[in-house]
Amino acid sequence: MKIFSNEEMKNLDRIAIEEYKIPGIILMENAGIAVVKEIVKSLEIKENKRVAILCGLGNNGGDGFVIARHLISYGLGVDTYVIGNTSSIKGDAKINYEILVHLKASITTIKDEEDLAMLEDSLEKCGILVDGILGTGLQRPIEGVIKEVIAIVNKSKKEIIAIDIPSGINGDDGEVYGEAVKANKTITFQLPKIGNILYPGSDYCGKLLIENIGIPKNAIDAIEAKISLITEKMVQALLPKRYSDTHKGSYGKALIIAGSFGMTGAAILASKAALRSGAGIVKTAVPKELSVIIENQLIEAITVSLEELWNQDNQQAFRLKGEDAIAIGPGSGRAEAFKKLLEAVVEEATVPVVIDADGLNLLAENIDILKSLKAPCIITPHPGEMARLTGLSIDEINRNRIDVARGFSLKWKVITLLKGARTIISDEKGNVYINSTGNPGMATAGSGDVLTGMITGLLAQGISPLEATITAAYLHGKAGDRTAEKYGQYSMLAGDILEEIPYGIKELLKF
Ligand SMILES: NC(=O)C1=CN([C@@H]2O[C@H](COP(=O)(O)OP(=O)(O)OC[C@H]3O[C@@H](n4cnc5c(N)ncnc54)[C@H](O)[C@@H]3O)[C@@H](O)[C@H]2O)[C@@H](O)CC1
Ligand SMILES: [K+]
Repeated sequence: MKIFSNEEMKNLDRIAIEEYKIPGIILMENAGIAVVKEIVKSLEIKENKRVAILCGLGNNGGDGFVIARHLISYGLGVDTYVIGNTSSIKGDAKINYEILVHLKASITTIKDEEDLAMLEDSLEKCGILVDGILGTGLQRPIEGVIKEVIAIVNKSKKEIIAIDIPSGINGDDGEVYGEAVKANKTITFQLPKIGNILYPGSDYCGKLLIENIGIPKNAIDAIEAKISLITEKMVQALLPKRYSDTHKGSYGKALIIAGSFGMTGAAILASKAALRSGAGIVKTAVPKELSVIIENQLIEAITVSLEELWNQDNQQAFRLKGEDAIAIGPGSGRAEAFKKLLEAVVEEATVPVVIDADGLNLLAENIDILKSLKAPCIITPHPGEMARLTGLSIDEINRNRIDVARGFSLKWKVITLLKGARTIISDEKGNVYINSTGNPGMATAGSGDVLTGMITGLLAQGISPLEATITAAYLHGKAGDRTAEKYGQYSMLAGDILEEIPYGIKELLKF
């Protein structure tokens, strides 16, 4: 599903209005009705059925006026508050405002301290507060009276329903602009905005609902959005199919080069995850002295020693035999010999390569090696690893996650999967995919090794590198969400996530 910036959304509205001749007021009516449906649902179980609607002077406020009119027509008690000077209301919002005036609806303007004190008292009398102060038109940090209104709303302890996006959240990046409404539910129109999806905006939205307001699909298709949300439907379509007349070779051979003394678990987790994701054969390459431990724990994979795979005195002896995908780095350590092996893999591999963990740390020491890639490459850094790869600070990365992932992909022609709350995936052309699954419980040792194994297992089955990365990110998060349900976010382990992969996949295949 596409995700839009404020500008793209404005453009979409313009196309709907100018090219498809759908009057803006119809879109506003549909938007209002979509929110009314949710308010009515919420009111069913509430004793206090009075609704307060807080409106700004733009079209977000206009939606609020539509909502007020419909609720009044249901015979409900509605108080509408306009923040600012009503003479500044224009266009469709003005038409809807004037209808309310003619209806003799309860409308109060909020302009100064005195009004604010009154507002605080009045909101006490309502069961639901509706936030129509600002939407995608947010242009500058919130201050003054609006800031105080938002503080009152957030303090109210009432159910808060936001129109389109909580006021104060920037639709372009999910950042709080000075102050923002903390909603329980947000109804966004037609397509999510970036700010509805990225954190902290996503938290401020509460439950997010995406409602159609009658913008034609052709109008949406006309906008070449560069950002998409990874949805269940998308992943269902991408999962490799299994056919009756097949054998293990049909599902590919994954090579996992991972583990070192003290970090054998990484190799085991990644290898098992590749198998659990459907790879036909998994070969795990570890330092020779670890092979007994690995074989004890990993009975379905084939173990090879690093020495067998690659002889550092004779680089020509680097042997890849019919692998369909390679992962390198989980728990590998940073020994010089391993760095050479990494470089050999990057230079010589002709099948997709996933580089993770220590592989990335070593890559950071000689990043130019990426220029010699022959095969598609996927890197899976967390912000700390990304900082080493780019020289940016972790803070800079976290504030610009989309731009950083996209910038790296465009520069080095690799697929970048940047971990964090809402994993970001960018392809080599700068198309960005945001993952919607996962939870903070997944920030636990070994969780990344599982993801790497999943990507590699899916790659081995022959889906494209981008498809494998998208599918793995979604399924990894889904397994993590199932694990959190079972064990709670505090206690869940990477091994538990691994065990939930099959059920996540089964759940997806049911539909
Ligand atoms: N045809 C359309 O454009 C539609 C728009 N819709 C609604 O309209 C919203 C967008 O409307 P607008 O573009 O009018 O914008 P908003 O209603 O979000 O903002 C209104 C005005 O507030 C001012 N403003 C910006 N930042 C401010 C700040 N920090 N403090 C005080 N004032 C500030 C700006 O001058 C802006 O034009 C959407 O979020 C959605 O709710 C829906 O009605 C559907 C149709
Ligand atoms: K809003």
